[in-house]
Amino acid sequence: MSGNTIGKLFCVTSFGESHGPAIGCVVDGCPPGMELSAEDIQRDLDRRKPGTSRYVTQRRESDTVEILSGVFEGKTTGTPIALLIRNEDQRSKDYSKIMETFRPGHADYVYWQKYGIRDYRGGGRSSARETAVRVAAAAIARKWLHARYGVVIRGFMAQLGPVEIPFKQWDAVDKNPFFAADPDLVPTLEEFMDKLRKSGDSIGAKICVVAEGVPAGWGEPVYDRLDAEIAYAMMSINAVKGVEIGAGFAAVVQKGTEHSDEVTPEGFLSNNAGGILGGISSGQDIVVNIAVKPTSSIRLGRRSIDKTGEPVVVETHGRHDPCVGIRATPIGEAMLALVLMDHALRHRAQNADVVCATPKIPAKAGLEENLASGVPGLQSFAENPEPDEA
Ligand SMILES: C=C(O[C@@H]1CC(C(=O)O)=C[C@@H](OP(=O)(O)O)[C@H]1O)C(=O)O
Repeated sequence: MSGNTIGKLFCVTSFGESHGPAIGCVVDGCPPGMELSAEDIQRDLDRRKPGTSRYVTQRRESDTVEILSGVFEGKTTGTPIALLIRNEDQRSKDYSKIMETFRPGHADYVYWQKYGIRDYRGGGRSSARETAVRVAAAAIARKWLHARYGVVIRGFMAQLGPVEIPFKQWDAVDKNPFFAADPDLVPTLEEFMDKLRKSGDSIGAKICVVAEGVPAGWGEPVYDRLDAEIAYAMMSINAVKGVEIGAGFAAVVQKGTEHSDEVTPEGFLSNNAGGILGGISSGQDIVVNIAVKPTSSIRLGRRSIDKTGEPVVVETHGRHDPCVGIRATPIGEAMLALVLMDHALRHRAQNADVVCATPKIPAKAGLEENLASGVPGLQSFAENPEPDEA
């Protein structure tokens, strides 16, 4: 395997380059019989696609998905589902200047060292454009997880550069280009981004992704722990430099009496664990934060070298996101969905017959209050929607 496939039972293999004819993926292992249409997938793709506000890349891609296989008479057949998204707005001449040089902070240099050949147009395979196919594949996972278990996966931008964006309400998230959960902060974010764009620089961001309704028991005990695989999946997103589960690095200064989540018959009293204990889901919300680095393609001159090793100053012109984090919320949600889907199937395969006499600890209400008050321990905030089937 050469790093283009994720998952053991729900496997996604992605292909394509930013300026090639198309990008796509093959999703293998989806259970048969689930209704699936292109619209189910398009909804999620539309949340990630470029060109939707002045704060993101101006490349115009409709990101229209075509389902090429694995669906018959509107239902999944259990055979591989091939998804295709044609590239429509490549402007490769923007990249002629970096053909012979390496953008500082970009994958240009390491691709060249590793492969000895590089599709420099739009970053080729290293382009964040590839994340569209993850979102497409994950739309299938999200639909199945919701129908079968009532799992809901949502995310929001928790910080844009120095501006912290405390959680206020889910309703706000899809009503602004930042995926901010506090509508009152949107003007501040707009002002920050307008200034940044004028300066020609870029900025990082923090994204929080939450899965509600995950039953206790998904995950594995050692290397394939659920949190390990979530971290692996999140780190595979272009530009992600850090992952925290639950309290994350805040655990460093906590005492055991603060960190360990006490349990009552009514539910957990906090969620510092981020919904995962010993690598296995506890039934609480799974809470993941990711740090997204600032875009490396900026128009301000930066020192680098050319292919001969001579010093150069690289300026990157063209269409770039001044903050890749702005479009990262649907991508983080997608990666969480892919991991959960894989573990749901793996759990079924080994443990479907397990009967445990101890009642499941309920996931208590309180996510919104906990997020709003900045407490890292989060509880389920909404009643899980009724699953379609038991
Ligand atoms: C096209 C997308 O993002 C692209 C990601 C990207 C990069 O280097 O990662 C560079 C830009 O590509 P181009 O120069 O061809 O416009 C972005 O627009 C997308 O997300 O769909």
